[in-house]
Amino acid sequence: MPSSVASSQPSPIPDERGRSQSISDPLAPQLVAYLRESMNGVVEEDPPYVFVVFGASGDLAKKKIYPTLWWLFRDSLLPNNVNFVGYARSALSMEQLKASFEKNCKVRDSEKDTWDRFLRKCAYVQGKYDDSEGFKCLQKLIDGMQSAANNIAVNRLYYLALPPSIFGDVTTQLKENCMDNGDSWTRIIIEKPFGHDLQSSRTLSNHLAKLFKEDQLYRIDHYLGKEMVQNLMVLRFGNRIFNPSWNRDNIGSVLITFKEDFGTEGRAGYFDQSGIIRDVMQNHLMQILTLVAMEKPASLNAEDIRDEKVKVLKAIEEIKLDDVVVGQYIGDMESKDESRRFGYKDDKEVPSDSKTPTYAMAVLHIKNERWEGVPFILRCGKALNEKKAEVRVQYKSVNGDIYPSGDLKRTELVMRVQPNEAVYLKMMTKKPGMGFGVEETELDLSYSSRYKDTRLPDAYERLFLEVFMGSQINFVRTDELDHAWRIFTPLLEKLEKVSPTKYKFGSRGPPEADDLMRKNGFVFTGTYKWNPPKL
Ligand SMILES: NC(=O)C1=CN([C@@H]2O[C@H](COP(=O)(O)OP(=O)(O)OC[C@H]3O[C@@H](n4cnc5c(N)ncnc54)[C@H](OP(=O)(O)O)[C@@H]3O)[C@@H](O)[C@H]2O)C=CC1
Ligand SMILES: O=C1O[C@H](COP(=O)(O)O)[C@@H](O)[C@H](O)[C@H]1O
Repeated sequence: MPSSVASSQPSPIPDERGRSQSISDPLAPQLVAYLRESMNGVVEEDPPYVFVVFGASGDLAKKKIYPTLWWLFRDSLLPNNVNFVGYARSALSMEQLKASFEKNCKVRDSEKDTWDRFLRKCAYVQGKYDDSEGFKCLQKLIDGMQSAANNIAVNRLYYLALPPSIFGDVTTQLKENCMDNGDSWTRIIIEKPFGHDLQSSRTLSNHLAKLFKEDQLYRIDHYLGKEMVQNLMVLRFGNRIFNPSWNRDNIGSVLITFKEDFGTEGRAGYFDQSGIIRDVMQNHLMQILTLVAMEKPASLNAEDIRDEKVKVLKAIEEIKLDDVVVGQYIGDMESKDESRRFGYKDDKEVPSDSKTPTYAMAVLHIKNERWEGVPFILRCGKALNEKKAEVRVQYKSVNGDIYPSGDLKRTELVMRVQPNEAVYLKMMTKKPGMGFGVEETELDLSYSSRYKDTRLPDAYERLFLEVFMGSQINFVRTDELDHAWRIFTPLLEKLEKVSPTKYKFGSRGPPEADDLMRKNGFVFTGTYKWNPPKL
C-alpha cells in the first residue's frame, strides 16, 4: 500500500472544477491553484481554519462528518476562510472521496453552486497513521493555507473518525508534526469509545494528557448535541415550577430509555466486542442522567457545568449485578418481516457462544441529599418494538388521597428526545362535564406543532460549531469519563460470565426488566390514553 504523499502515489487534491489532481510536492503549482480557489470570496482579514477528517475513507466520515460539514457550510455557519482536508491510508481521488459522501449530503438542485464551492474547499491527503510522512505533508498543506491567507496562522480542528486502536499513533504524530506554533489554536475531536474499561480509558487519558491540554480535547458524545438533551437544563433551571419538586421527597423514579427497532446489522463485528452497555448506556444514557440529577451550576461556563456533572457521578455507587437485567435478541420466526426473523447470533460475525448483551437495564443509586432512595433506571436495547429515546420522571403518589382508591395516577414528566421531540406532563384533571370524576390528561409541548417552522439541527452540527467556537460545555471531560468507567467496569467484568436472557426481535425486551422496574417502585397502569391533536 502506498504510504504517504511523498511516495510514488501522490496526494490527490481537487482542481478548480472539483476533479482530483495529483501532486507529489504539496507546494506544487496545483496546490497554489487549489488554495487560490478555496480562497474565493474570502477577504484578507478572515482568519483561516482547517478541519481535518482522519479516517476520511470510513463509514462515520461518509455518513456523518462530511454531511455535517456540508450542512454547516451551506447554511453559512462556518468561518469564511475554512478548508476541509480528508486524511486516510486509501489511495483515493477527490472524485472518489466525494462519491462516498455525496448521497448522504442530500444536496438539492438549488444548492448546486454552493455545493461546488464546498467541494473546491475539500482536499485529500493519503498517508499512514503511524508514520510521519503523511503528517508532514498535511503540515505543508496547512503552511500553504497560511501563506495564502496573508500569513495569518491557521486554526486547526482534527477529527479522529478512527478506531480507538489508532488514536495513540495519530495523536502522537499530530503532536510531533502538525501543531500550531502559538499564534492560532489546535483542537482534537475524539469519537467514542473512549476506552473499553476503566484501565484502558485511563491509559488513553494519560496518553492524551501528555500531549495536549484538556482544553484542546473535545470528546464527542453526540447525545449531548440533541435538542432535547440541551433542553434539560433550561427546563430544570429556567422554570421555578420544576426545581423545587426535583428531589427524593417528590420523585419516585427516573427512567431513561433508548430503544431501537433494528438490530446490529452491518456492525455486529464491532458490537460483539462492546455490547449495549458500552455502546449506549455508559456514555449517552449516563450523560443524560448527570444532566437530570446535577445541582444548578454556578454559571453556564463549561467548567461549572462539568464540575456539577462530576459531583453527581462521584455520588453513584458501582452497579450491582442484582440491579441489572441483560438480554440478547433472537429472531421472531412468526414475523412477516424477514429482517425480524434474524437474531443477533444469526450474524456470521457473532460467535455462536456470544454472551454480548443487546439489551440492558440497570438501576443506579445516587447517594446524595437530593436523590438518596430514588432509583435511576437506565434501559437501552436493539431490535425492540419501537425507536425512541426519552427521560421519564415519575412523581410519587399524592399524599392523603381524597379520591376513590386507584383513581389518581402518578404524575409523569416525559422529555421525548427522539423521534417527535416533545415535553409532556401526564397529570390528573377533572373529567370534563357534569360529573366529579378525575381522569388522566397531559400538558403537551409537541415540537412538531409548536415549532412548526423551526429546523432542529442535527446533533453533530451543533457540536462541530461548538468546537469552532471553543465551547466545551457539551464535551466530556476526563474526570467525567473516569467516573463513568468506575461505575460500570466491575459490572462489565461480572457480565462476561452471565448469559443474557433471550428476547424476540420486535418485543419490549426481557419481561424480567419490567419486574426490575416494578421492584424499584416504577408504576405502570396502562390506563393513560393520548388523543393527539389533528395537525
Ligand atoms: N407530545 C407528544 O408527542 C405526546 C405523545 N404521547 C404519546 O402517547 C403514548 C402514551 O404515553 P406514555 O407516556 O408512553 O404513557 P403510557 O402510560 O402508555 O406508558 C408509560 C411507560 O410504560 C411503558 N410500558 C408499557 N407497557 C409496560 C408494562 N407492561 N410494564 C411497564 N411499563 C410498560 C411504556 O413503554 P415502554 O416500556 O415499552 O417504553 C412507557 O415507557 C406514547 O406513545 C407517547 O409518546 C403522549 C403525550 C404527548
Ligand atoms: O452511539 C451510538 O448511537 C447510535 C444511535 O444514535 P442516534 O443519534 O441515531 O439515536 C446507535 O445506533 C449506535 O449503536 C451507537 O454506537
